[in-house]
Amino acid sequence: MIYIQRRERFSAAHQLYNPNWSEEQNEAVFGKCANQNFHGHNFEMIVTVKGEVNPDTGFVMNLVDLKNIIQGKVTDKLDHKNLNLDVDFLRGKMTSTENIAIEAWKILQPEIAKHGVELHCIRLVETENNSVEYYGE
Ligand SMILES: Nc1nc2c(c(=O)[nH]1)N=C([C@H](O)[C@H](O)COP(=O)(O)OP(=O)(O)OP(=O)(O)O)CN2
Repeated sequence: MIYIQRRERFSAAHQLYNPNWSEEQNEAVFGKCANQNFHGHNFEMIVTVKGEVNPDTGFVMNLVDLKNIIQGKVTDKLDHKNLNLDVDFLRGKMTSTENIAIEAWKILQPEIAKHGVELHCIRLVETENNSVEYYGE
């Protein structure tokens, strides 16, 4: 078993705000991230796929195919978007780094499986200091 990775980048705006809470509670929990006029991040999404090396190609999976899947199914839909307003697969969800990674997994896992390999991890970096890793459970 060997692991391969593809990094994609996207820039997006969002707001962390729970409409079921008071202004005070939102401010207490989310602080500046609750700003009603949104704020932005330059995200990095690192997708790790695992499998065996195909002796004919030397590849687990062609990284160009992986790039096209991630861009076409996920990051093109996030780049230069407002995550709270513009993205169908985030509608009604808190746009935390965790939830973005989980929703990306739901989309990417079946697409990657079509190539006879397995999605292992989605790492989503929101800031230099804040990131999440999701392994599908
Ligand atoms: N569990 C989570 N916590 C937080 C998330 C998140 O997605 N999941 N997101 C945020 C903010 O959107 C954002 O990350 C701002 O956080 P902040 O700590 O201010 O980010 P920086 O790394 O830029 O700040 P430093 O002071 O340099 O660490 C908050 N929490």
